[in-house]
Amino acid sequence: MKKRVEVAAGVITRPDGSFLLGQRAPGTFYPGYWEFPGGKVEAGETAEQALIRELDEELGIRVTSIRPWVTREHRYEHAHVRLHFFEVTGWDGEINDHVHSALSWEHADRPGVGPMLPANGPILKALRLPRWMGITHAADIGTEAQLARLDAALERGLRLVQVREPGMPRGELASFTGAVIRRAREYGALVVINQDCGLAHELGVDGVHLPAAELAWVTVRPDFEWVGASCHCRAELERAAELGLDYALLGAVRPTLTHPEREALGWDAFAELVRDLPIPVFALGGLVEGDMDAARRAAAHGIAAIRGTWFQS
Ligand SMILES: Nc1nc2c([nH]c(=O)n2[C@@H]2O[C@H](COP(=O)(O)OP(=O)(O)OP(=O)(O)O)[C@@H](O)[C@H]2O)c(=O)[nH]1
Repeated sequence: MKKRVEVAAGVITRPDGSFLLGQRAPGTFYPGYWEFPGGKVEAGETAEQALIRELDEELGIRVTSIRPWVTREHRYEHAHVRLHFFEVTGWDGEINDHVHSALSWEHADRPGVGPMLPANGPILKALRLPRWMGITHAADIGTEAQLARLDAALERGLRLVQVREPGMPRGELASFTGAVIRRAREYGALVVINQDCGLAHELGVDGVHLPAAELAWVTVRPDFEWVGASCHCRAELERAAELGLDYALLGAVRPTLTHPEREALGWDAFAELVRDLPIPVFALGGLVEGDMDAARRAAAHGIAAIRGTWFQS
C-alpha cells in the first residue's frame, strides 16, 4: 500500500465567485488536467502553512485571507493523496504563475476548461452548493406568510431552500412545495424536501434532506441530484460522508427555539467535529447573517437557518 501524501489546495476566489484553476504541465502526472493551485505539505508544516508557502512559490502571491473547507482522500496509481482544501479570498501581489501550462478563472456551474484531476469532481459539485440554506416553517407562520418571506429572501439572494414541514398533511405539503419550487425556479434556486423521497420524486425537486433518524438506517444514497442529512455528532457526519451525500447540517451551534432542550455546541466544538470531513457542512442553530465569517473560520461551508433566513430586517 502506498503511503498517504498530505496535499494542500486553494480555492482562490474573486468577489464575483469565480475561482482559479491551473493546468498541469507536461512531464507531471496527469499532464493537461486542471487543478486547484497547491502542493504537498512538508514535514513540520500545517496544511494551511503549506498552502500559503505554495501559493507564494507557485503564483507569487501572499495570502491575507484563508479559511478551511473540506478534505478529500483519493487513490491514484502513483499516490494516495489527502487533499486539504481551503478557500482563499484575500491576497497581496499580482498572480504570476511559475508551474502551470495555463491558468483560468472559472465558475462552478459552467466550467469552461477540462478535464479536472479525478479527485476534484466532488469539489466542483460542492462549489455549486450555495452558502446559505433557508429552512421553511410554514406550519408555524402559515403558508401565505412563508411564501411572502420566501419571495423576499429569493430577491435578497437566497439560492437553497429546504422544505421542512413535519406534520403538514400530505396534500397541503404537495401544494405548498409546488409553490416553493415555482418561486425558486424563477431565481435558479435549489429546493430539497425533508424526508419525503416519494413526494420529492413526484414533484421533481432537486433533492432530499434526511433527518438524522433516517440517516441511521438508509443503506444507499437516495437517487437525487442533491442529498443531505441532519447530523449531531461525528458518527452521523461520517455516515453521511460514507453514503456519498452532498452535504450535512450540524448543530445546534447556539441555543434555538426549535430544539430548546439541546445543549449548544459553540464554534470550537463545531470545528472539531467537522475536521477533515470530505463533504461540506452547514452550521445550524440560532445563526444569523452576521455569523457567516465565524462559521467559515470554523470550516463550515455556510449557514442553514429557519428564523435567521425569514426574519431579517
Ligand atoms: N495541487 C493540487 N493537487 C491535486 C489536486 N487534486 C489532486 O488530486 N491533486 C493531487 O495531489 C498531488 C499534488 O501534489 P504536487 O502538486 O505537489 O505534486 P505533483 O504530482 O504535481 O509533482 P511533484 O511530485 O513533482 O511535487 C498530486 O498527486 C495531484 O495529482 C488539486 O486540485 N490541486
